[in-house]
Amino acid sequence: MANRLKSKKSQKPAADKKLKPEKESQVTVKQLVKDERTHKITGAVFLLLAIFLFIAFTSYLFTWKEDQDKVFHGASILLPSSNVKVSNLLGNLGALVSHEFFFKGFGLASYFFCSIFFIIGVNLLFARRIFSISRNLRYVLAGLLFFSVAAAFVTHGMDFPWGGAVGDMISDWLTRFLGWIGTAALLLVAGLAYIIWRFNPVFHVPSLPKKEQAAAPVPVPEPVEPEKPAPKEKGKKGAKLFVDESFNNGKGNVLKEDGGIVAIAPPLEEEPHIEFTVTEREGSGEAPFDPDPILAEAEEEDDIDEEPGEEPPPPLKMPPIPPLAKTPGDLQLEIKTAPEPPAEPEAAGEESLIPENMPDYEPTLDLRDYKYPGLELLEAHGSEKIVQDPSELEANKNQIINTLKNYDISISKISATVGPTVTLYEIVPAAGVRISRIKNLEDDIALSLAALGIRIIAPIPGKGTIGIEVPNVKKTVVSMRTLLSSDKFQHSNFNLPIAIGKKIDNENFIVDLSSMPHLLMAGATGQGKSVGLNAILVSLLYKKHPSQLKLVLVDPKKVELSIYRTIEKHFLAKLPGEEEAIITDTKKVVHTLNALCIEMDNRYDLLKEANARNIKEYNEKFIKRRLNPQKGHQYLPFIVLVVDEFADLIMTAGKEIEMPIARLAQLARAVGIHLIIATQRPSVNIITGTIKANFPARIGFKVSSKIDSRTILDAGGADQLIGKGDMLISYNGEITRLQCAFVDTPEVEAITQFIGRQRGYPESYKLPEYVDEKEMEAKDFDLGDRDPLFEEAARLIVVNQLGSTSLIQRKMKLGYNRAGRLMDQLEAAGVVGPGQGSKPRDVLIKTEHELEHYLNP
Ligand SMILES: Nc1ncnc2c1ncn2[C@@H]1O[C@H](COP(=O)(O)OP(=O)(O)OP(=O)(O)O)[C@@H](O)[C@H]1O
Repeated sequence: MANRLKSKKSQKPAADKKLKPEKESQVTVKQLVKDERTHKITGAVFLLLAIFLFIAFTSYLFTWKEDQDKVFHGASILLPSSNVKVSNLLGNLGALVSHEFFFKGFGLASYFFCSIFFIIGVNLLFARRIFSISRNLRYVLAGLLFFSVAAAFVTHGMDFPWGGAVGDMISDWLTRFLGWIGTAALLLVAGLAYIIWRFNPVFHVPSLPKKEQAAAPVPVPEPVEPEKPAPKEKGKKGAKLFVDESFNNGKGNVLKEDGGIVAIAPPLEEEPHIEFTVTEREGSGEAPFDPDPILAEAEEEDDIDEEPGEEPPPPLKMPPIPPLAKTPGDLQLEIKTAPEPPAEPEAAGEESLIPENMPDYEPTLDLRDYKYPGLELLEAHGSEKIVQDPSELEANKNQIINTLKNYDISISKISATVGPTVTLYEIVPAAGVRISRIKNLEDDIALSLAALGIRIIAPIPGKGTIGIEVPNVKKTVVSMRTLLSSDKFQHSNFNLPIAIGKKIDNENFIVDLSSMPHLLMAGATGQGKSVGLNAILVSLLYKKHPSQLKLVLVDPKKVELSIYRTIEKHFLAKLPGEEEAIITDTKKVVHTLNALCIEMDNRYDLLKEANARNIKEYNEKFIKRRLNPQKGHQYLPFIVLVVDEFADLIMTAGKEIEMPIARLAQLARAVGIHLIIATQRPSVNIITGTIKANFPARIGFKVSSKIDSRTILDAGGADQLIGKGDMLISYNGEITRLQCAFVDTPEVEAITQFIGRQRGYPESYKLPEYVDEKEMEAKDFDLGDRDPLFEEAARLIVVNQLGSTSLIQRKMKLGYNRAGRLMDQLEAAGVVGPGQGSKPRDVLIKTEHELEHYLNP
């Protein structure tokens, strides 16, 4: 990938790694110095040196007396000809070196040399700045000086060289200069200062009894300079401060008692701190070793300190100071690993998918033997494990840093989250870099990164960081099986749970369609729209009983949804008298949409009568048997309308389609009718303002232009996707990138056949009849011609003894006009009395027997 090829600098370590033995002879000294292996060997030597000194020094503590006169011979005792024998555990060399360090140098403080060699050794060996060399070097130098002088002063006149020659010399001079007392006082203060500087201990002011404390006014603390050993004076001044324990590195902010934060200036000689989260990576995930920053670190501005046992420095509340020079190797990449996908439940989960038993009326008893499809019908498409390629991550990181550097944008932190299809690199720009600038440079940066599918999110909402999404070379298929077996789906109590896909952090994206409440999907052909639709439908089929859900499927292309024909008697709804359950003809689509509008109106009437605000409340009342089925009440299943190619419909029928869709989208939510509309062509004349306004949840698969992306999502980005189910979903005002779950056609077929083989309803769910007014007028309806449903309507009215048009409408699933005409005919035939305004008409025939006699004299 272009990313990998460009970064010259970043390639060096990798190139070094691959150095072949036969080419080693041509290696220059410079290359050798930079070679990672050279550094590791040097590191090992330093570690050995530290251990050698430690043993020699410790042995010297016990053997110095015996060895002293022998080591006075100097280096000659090291010669092979020398037959001097010393007692030091590390022989003549150990004795001589210890003597030089202790006697001629710094006495006991010489142990500091062990620590500095150890630190350098560890850093070089592990190719990481585990300890800060610059900081430790300063502690060691100051410590050498102080401890040798203090030791010499305290042990004045003793034989053992506690302070060494250096300590003795300075101590003597100080005593002459300040006298005994002066020197003692100076050393005491210096010792205290050293401890504060090194460890910044917390000084607790003895706390007052609680009541007094509450009553005491909170004095305003003054800024504290930790370099000057201030905490004591601070205490004296009575400024009651507590230092947050976690801010113990001498650079932390000081919290006021009331919780306010006082920013303190960093110590003068301390370098400014840049916040890094250095995360240990496993195995080959290690960043290529760039030795320069480690060796040259003493001169560098930033500081990484990960001493074991020492708390890592917490993020400063002060803005970080931008680094002087940032090379890609400087920044550690924090890889946020996604949680492992949960284990699949052992059984295929038929039981677990069955919703809880409902009391009283049980809608599922209609088809009591119905079995939910099991997970074994779904395939696991490859391994679900997200593949992290460390070299790819490193190359992309370097490319991003270098590209941004070209635009003078420096970074203080970079982390990576590896998702199924893309990796999100999250960047914290250095202080002073305005995010708007990066936003303006978005196109240029994307161009420089030159990888297909790059999307820049500046800033990531609610985070203040910048996101750069880069496609993975190796993508992971998210199988439907994983999503449906997840706890979140299995135990969801959503009305209409739909498992759409996985987010970048590997989290399953499972939402409730009923809360969306409708969904608009767009994407160029072949980008995963049909797979997306199938994923949604399959989710619903796995969680819903045929009595709870009905699907109205509109498929002008005639092929995509035909697979669902087999579940007609279970889940599909259609117009009365219609042959095909999957609607393909535009004229019939118009009828169906209008029939759905009538169904919606009828349902609203029912809700009104039942005093329920929505379908949930209504169904609850029905289940509790508080609504009388004799009065037309019934358990209302959710209805989901799926339109596969919306553009085709709008092109042929325009407003005739748009109007009922808009009406349903506006009003149908409360009565449990939800719409999913998909289109290949997301242009403004297809997805009009009216449609858009009523579809807050939208999905964009890859589209061909930024304009299309704006039309569907009100934002760019869908044009930069990589296809194959890579998508953006705008939901709850947020745009999220997802990898759509993959469910293949044979899987869907297996599911529909599994359902289709079971006992279903005698016929598919009947939508109300819609009669086109214009068609009716053309027919010139003759009142004398009785409606074919006349007898049925008469029986209904007589049985219920209720002369109500809406009863005919609901029970017989008829539109208002036809029901009205039937009522007129019943009146003319003397079955019911004249209309009485809003009250039901009187029923003039009192028994069924009487009616039979009347109808068949
Ligand atoms: N979520 C996914 N994961 C992996 N591959 C996918 C995914 N979605 C789609 N694909 C791949 O892309 C191909 C095309 O997908 P799909 O048929 O859904 O496209 P489409 O947008 O519906 O096209 P059209 O509009 O022409 O029907 C699939 O056959 C499959 O190989």
